Amino acid sequence: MTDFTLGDLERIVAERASATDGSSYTASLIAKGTAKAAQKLGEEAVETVIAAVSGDKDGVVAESADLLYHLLVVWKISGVELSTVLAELERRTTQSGLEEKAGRKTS
Ligand SMILES: N=c1c2ncn([C@@H]3O[C@H](COP(=O)(O)OP(=O)(O)OP(=O)(O)O)[C@@H](O)[C@H]3O)c2ncn1[C@@H]1O[C@H](COP(=O)(O)O)[C@@H](O)[C@H]1O
Repeated sequence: MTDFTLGDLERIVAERASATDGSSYTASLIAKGTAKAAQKLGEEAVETVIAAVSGDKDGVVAESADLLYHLLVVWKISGVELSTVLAELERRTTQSGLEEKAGRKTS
């Protein structure tokens, strides 16, 4: 169990994005531009899929960590915040709840 959250990682990515001393992978990836960061995100997604299909549970954990990190880098480049994505997920939960109730009423 850990207290570490995606919000913590979002803050770290934001801090490291502005590093200029060459010490940050995050800063160097962002400097390469949106297409490179998005390509990395796609690669990590595929590697997660391969690990899952292979039944490699440890691989799914490792590749998922890479996937989430690269997703947060793409969000940073795109100006998207975790809170906005969570709000969209919450909206869908509420929406599906309403649709479910509407479905019950008509049946
Ligand atoms: N979670 C991660 C994380 N996951 C993966 N990676 C890096 O992602 C890179 C992926 O390696 P690859 O061989 O797939 O790709 P590559 O070396 O970029 O080669 P190319 O594909 O570009 O040719 C590795 O260098 C990993 O270190 C990460 N780098 C950073 N973080 C987090 O970001 C924080 C800040 O890191 P820095 O920006 O380096 O200070 C760290 O403390 C971590 O919390």
